Amino acid sequence: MSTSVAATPVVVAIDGPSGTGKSSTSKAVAARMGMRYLDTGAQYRAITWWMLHAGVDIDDPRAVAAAAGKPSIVSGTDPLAPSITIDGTDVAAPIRGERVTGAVSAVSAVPEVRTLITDLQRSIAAEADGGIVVEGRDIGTTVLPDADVKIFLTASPEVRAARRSAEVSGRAGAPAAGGADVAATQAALLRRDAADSGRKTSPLAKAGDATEVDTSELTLEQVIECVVTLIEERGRR
Ligand SMILES: Nc1ncnc2c1ncn2[C@@H]1O[C@H](COP(=O)(O)OP(=O)(O)O)[C@@H](O)[C@H]1O
Ligand SMILES: Nc1ccn([C@@H]2O[C@H](COP(=O)(O)OP(=O)(O)O)[C@@H](O)[C@H]2O)c(=O)n1
Repeated sequence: MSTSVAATPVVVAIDGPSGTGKSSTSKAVAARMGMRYLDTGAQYRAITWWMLHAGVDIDDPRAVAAAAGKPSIVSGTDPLAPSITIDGTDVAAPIRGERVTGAVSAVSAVPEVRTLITDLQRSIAAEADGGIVVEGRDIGTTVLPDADVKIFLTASPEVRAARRSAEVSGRAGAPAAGGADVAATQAALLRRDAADSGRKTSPLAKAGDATEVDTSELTLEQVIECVVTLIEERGRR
C-alpha cells in the first residue's frame, strides 16, 4: 500500500456518472497519497440547496443565474474529513436529500453557475500544495484539462442503482431498499445522467486522454489500487 506524499503536486481528475465510485475512490486515494480531495458535486448540491432555501425558482435559468453569485461556498479538502458550508452553514447532510438530488441537474446546467463554481474549483486546485484529487463530471474536460492523471469511471446502471440504494437504506432511519426502490433509483440515476450529459455547457463527458475504468465487477479496493497505480506510473514518466 502506498502511503507516500506525492513528490510534486499531482492533479488527478476523476469523472463519471453517479454511483460509479468516484467519491469513495477519490477520498481513499487522496488519503493514501497525502493529497487533498475535492468533491465538486457537493458544491453544485450546496448551491442548489441554497437556491431552494432562498425560494429561487430553479426552473427559471435567469432567476438562477441572477442569484448564483450571492452565496459563498467553502469546501474543506481533507480527504479524511471533507466538509462543505454555504454562507457559513454546514450543509453536508441536507445536500444528500432527495429534494436537492432532484433539482441539482437543473441548477448545474446554468452557465453562470458553472462559471462561478469552475473558478472556485480551479483556485482550490491551484492552492493544493501536496496535490489534489478532484472528482466530478467535467474535471478532465473543462475544469482542469491539464490534469496529470485523468480517469473516467463507469459501471452498469444496475450496479450503480444497487450501490446507491444500499447506501441510502444504510442511513439512519431509512427503510431497507426493496426491488421497487432499486428500480426507482435506477430510473432517477438515468434521468440525471441524461440531463448531465445533454446540457450545453460542460456536459458529463470522458476526456479524450482519460483512462476509462469499468468498476462494475471490481471491489472498491481494486478500483483504489488501479487509480494509485495510474498515479504512480504517471510519476515515473
Ligand atoms: N467498486 C465498488 N464496489 C462496491 N461498492 C462500491 C464500489 N465503489 C463504490 N461503492 C459504493 O457505492 C456507493 C456509491 O459510491 P460513490 O463513491 O458515492 O459513487 P459516486 O461518487 O460515483 O456517486 C457507496 O456506498 C460506495 O461505498
Ligand atoms: N463537476 C460536476 C459535478 C457535479 N455536477 C452536478 O452535480 C450533481 C451531483 O453530483 P454528485 O457527484 O454529488 O452526484 P452523485 O454521483 O453523488 O450522485 C450532478 O448530477 C451534476 O448535475 C456537475 O454538473 N459537474
